[in-house]
Amino acid sequence: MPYELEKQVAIASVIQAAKLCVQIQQDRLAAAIEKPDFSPVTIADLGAQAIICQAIAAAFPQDVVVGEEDAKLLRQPQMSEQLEQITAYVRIHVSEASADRVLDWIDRGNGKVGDRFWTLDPIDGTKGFLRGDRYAIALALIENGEVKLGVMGCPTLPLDLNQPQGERGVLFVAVKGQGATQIALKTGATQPILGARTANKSNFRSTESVESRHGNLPLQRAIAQAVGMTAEPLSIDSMAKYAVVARGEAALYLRLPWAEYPDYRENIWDHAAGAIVLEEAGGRVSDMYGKPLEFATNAKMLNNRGIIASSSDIYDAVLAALQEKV
Ligand SMILES: Nc1ncnc2c1ncn2[C@@H]1O[C@H](COP(=O)(O)OS(=O)(=O)O)[C@@H](OP(=O)(O)O)[C@H]1O
Ligand SMILES: [Mg+2]
Ligand SMILES: [Mg+2]
Ligand SMILES: [Mg+2]
Repeated sequence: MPYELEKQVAIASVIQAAKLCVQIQQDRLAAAIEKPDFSPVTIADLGAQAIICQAIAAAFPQDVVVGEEDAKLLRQPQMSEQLEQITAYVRIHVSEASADRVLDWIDRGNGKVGDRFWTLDPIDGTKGFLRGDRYAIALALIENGEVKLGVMGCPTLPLDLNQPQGERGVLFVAVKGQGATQIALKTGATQPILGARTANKSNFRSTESVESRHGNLPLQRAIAQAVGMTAEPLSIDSMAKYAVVARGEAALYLRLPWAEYPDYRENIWDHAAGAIVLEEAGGRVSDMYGKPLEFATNAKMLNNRGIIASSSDIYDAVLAALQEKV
């Protein structure tokens, strides 16, 4: 099967990164370090990026990674304690880890988009991670402008949202043309997901960010209502929103920009893995104007604004409702 080795390397490294995140949270070491843009990062984001970039380098030495994080902050002398902590957690999974190697592995994520590259969000929903809520470790392979493989680890997401107290911890895997699957992190139990072809009565609701700065919630709700959704939206951090639509637990994920942030552009690593999981589960994804998402132009999706991700049958109605309001 095409992309089999890539898939195995991605799955194994995302599982290791997920374990690292869970361990750091259990050890109560998940604390926000402020980045120059004032957004938070933690030792878990950096450790997860080190593990995954190391695995890609070992299996595919020529491959480029476009990752969210870099080691600039961590290279500063006042960060030596955090660097030691990260190195110790990474060493649990990669025996040859040293402080210098960890810094270099993290900086392997400084690549540029091209004909073939990976994009990595070591923790999507860092604010969710810090709150103890949902987050995702998201890795995707992009070739010739198309997402070919997406793996998304969601350590705190229930296997079934209708059983919120049930088992948690899921991995989503999708390969172009090969479908999407959900793997239970605890047991390895695997099942195909195809829940995004048609909306139904029980999932006729939208899902949106917890952080109100990340999306124009009033406009998103107005569009959901315009297509007939009356149920309360489901607030979930991170790209797990795509997975929830893919599983058929919600029918719509809208991410619409605020007029106050006209220059905000989405990052490819915030969407690539989620988008292929949803499409392979039968759903549709585009920007708010119906344009395909451009994953290989730049790390920022310069030519796209907003996101529509939905079950296939309601996509056209959502797009039409949106064009009426914007
Ligand atoms: N202003 C603004 N507008 C839109 N998006 C933004 C904005 N600021 C941040 N981000 C990105 O949002 C990513 C988190 O995604 P979510 O909003 O789905 O999760 S959350 O509910 O905020 O936790 C988050 O990803 P991580 O940094 O990986 O957590 C950011 O890339
Ligand atoms: Mg971030
Ligand atoms: Mg993100
Ligand atoms: Mg992140």
